[in-house]
Amino acid sequence: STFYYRYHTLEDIYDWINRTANDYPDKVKAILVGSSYEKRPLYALKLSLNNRPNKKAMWIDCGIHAREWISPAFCLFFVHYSLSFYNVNTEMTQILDNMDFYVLPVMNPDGYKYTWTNRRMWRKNRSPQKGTSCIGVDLNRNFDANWCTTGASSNPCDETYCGSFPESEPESQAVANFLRSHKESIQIYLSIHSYSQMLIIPYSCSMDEAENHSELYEMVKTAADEIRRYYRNTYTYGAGAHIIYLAPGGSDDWAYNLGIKYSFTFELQDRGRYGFLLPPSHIQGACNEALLAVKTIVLKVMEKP
Ligand SMILES: Nc1ncc(C[C@H](C[SeH])C(=O)O)cc1Cl
Ligand SMILES: [Zn+2]
Ligand SMILES: [Zn+2]
Ligand SMILES: [Zn+2]
Ligand SMILES: [Zn+2]
Repeated sequence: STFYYRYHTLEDIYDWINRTANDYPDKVKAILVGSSYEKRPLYALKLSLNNRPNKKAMWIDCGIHAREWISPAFCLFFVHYSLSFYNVNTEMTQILDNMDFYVLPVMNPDGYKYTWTNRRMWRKNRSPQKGTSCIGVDLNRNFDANWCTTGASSNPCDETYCGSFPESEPESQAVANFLRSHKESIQIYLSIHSYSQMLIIPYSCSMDEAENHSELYEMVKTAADEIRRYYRNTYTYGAGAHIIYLAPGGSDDWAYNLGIKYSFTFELQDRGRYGFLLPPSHIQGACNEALLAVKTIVLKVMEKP
């Protein structure tokens, strides 16, 4: 249906979450992982398409940055694709027989709403800060990974404001709490952003090399090669501090240090022509490219002894 090739309001996404959980009661469960500053629910959908016990799991969060609309669009697309192509597409069936998925479509609902009603280019959450009229924390600088060092700002008026302390925000705290309490089963972490077409591995918070760097590098290289092969599109890949910028407090670095050794951030389309304002006509291509990268990486993780 064309539903997945349009951007949706926050209300429509909440309706979609409830409808999807209701339509697939034995495969999909809506989990309330927390709430936003303005008390909106943070729902993650748990996809479990094969009731084999003790399956490993992958976490995918979308919409941490409000203006990156292609991100929630991908989470909706991914859930729809998984449910539609299970027992149809061989790779997807293999993956879903082995792996549960936790998909958080809108990690920053207050910010996302704000981009529809007030400022399209808003990035942060919407929590007020003491001693200033400036609003919002960059949730991807609020995690406890070299928190608020070079690459983040301690000025609440800046776009990369790190917050008053690590996990100071209800949204980042909710995700960190969920990952802490499910770290035994969650084997892969993925955070979806835009734009610049990059497949990012740890670390972004330091110039240090991740302990399994070569394994992670091989995964994102292969994924980028596949995207080039099937879609003729170019994604760059590598450690965040090397290919994008040194920046602390990111969710992927934090998840990696928690012990989720397969941790990634994707920056989806495009490379700047439309940027955050990617037209709806580009949603399908962007989602197909991201899906191919997810499948490539998950199949490689599943091959590991
Ligand atoms: N650990 C990280 N991983 C990815 C990024 C890039 C995103 C791209 Se919008 C950001 O700047 O928050 C930033 C950090 Cl701090
Ligand atoms: Zn809609
Ligand atoms: Zn649980
Ligand atoms: Zn982002
Ligand atoms: Zn970005």
